[in-house]
Amino acid sequence: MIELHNIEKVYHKDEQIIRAVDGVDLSIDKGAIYGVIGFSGAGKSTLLRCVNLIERPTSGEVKLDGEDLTKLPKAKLRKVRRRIGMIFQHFNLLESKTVYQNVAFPLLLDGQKGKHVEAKVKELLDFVGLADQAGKYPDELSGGQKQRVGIARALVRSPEVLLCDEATSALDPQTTDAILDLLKEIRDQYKITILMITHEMGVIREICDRVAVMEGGKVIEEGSVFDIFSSPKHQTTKNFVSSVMNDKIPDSILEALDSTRHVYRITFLREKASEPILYRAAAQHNVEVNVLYGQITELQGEPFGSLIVEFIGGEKEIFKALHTIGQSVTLKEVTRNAS
Ligand SMILES: Nc1ncnc2c1ncn2[C@@H]1O[C@H](COP(=O)(O)OP(=O)(O)OP(=O)(O)O)[C@@H](O)[C@H]1O
Repeated sequence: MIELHNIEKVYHKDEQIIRAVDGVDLSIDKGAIYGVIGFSGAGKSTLLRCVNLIERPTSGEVKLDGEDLTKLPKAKLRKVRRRIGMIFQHFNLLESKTVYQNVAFPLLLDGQKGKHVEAKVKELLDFVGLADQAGKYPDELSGGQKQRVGIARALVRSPEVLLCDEATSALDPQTTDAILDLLKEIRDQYKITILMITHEMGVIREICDRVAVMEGGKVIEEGSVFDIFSSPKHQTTKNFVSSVMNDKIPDSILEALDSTRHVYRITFLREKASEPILYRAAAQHNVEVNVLYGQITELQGEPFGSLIVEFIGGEKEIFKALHTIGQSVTLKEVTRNAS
C-alpha cells in the first residue's frame, strides 16, 4: 500500500516560490491501478517523482507498506527503490544498447549476472511480446515497441509498484490501447500496484480503479472512477469527464428547443441502463419518447451514460411518465439556456 501524507514540494526559482505540490494526501491500495489527472502544470509529475523520491518532498510522508521512505538512510532507500519501477512518456531507453541490454541494465547495475539475468530478461521480453526483437536497437523500434522495452526494463527487478509518467501520451490511439491492456495484464499477472499520471481522461476510464484530479498542486477531487465519471463535482473534473463522455448537447438541438417541448436528460447508472425503463414508462402512460442525442457506454464493466429525450403527448401523461422514470434514474429538464 502507498500512502502519501501532506506532501509538499516547493521550488524557488529566481525570486519566485512555486508550490508544485501543495498538501497532497493519497492512499493507494495494493494491486490497484490509480490515476492522477490534471492539466499541464497541475503538479502531477512532481507528485509522481516524490513517490520514489527522485524528487524529495519539501515536507510530508511517503509510506510504502507503512515505511516512511523520507526517513530512510541513503543505502536503505536505494534498496527500497528497487521495489518501485518507472516508465516514461519518452521511454528513456539507452540508444546505444540493444533491447536485451536495455532490459538487463538494472540487474547488471545491481551486480547480478549469469543465467538468472538471462532467464529474467527472456521472461519479460516474452511477456511484453518482444521476444523476437532482443537484438534490435531502440531506433529500429516503433513507439509502442519502445514503451514495451521500457515496461520490461521497469519490471526486471520484480517491483511491487510501477509508476507511469504519461506512459501513453506519445503514442497513437491504437498503440495506447495495446499498452493499457499490457498494464492491466501486469497488474493481474504480477499483482503490481500501478500509479499513473496522465492528462487524458480516456486513459483513466480505460484502466484505473480510482482517480485523483489535481489542480494548482492540490487534489481537488478523488474517488472511484465510476463515481467520478457519474457525478463529478468540481468544474475541472466535469470538463475532463465531458472530454470523453461526449455528453454536451449540440447547439443545433438546444437552439430548436422552446417552452412547448418536454426535453429531459436521463442519466443511466449501473444495471439501470439495461432496463427498458424509458419505453416501459412511455407505454404505460401513453406518451411517445424520441431520443434526440446521447450515448450509453461501459465504465468499469458497468453500463453508464445519458440520453437526451423528448416526451410527446398530453401534459398530464408526460408528468406521470416522468414520475415513473424518475423513480429509477436521474432526470433533468433541458432548456435552451440551461442544458
Ligand atoms: N525543477 C523545477 N524547478 C522549478 N519549477 C518546477 C520544477 N519542476 C516543476 N516545476 C513547476 O511546478 C509546477 C508543476 O509542474 P509539474 O511538471 O509537476 O506539472 P504537471 O502537472 O506534471 O504538468 P506537465 O504535464 O506539463 O509536466 C509547474 O508550475 C512547473 O513549472
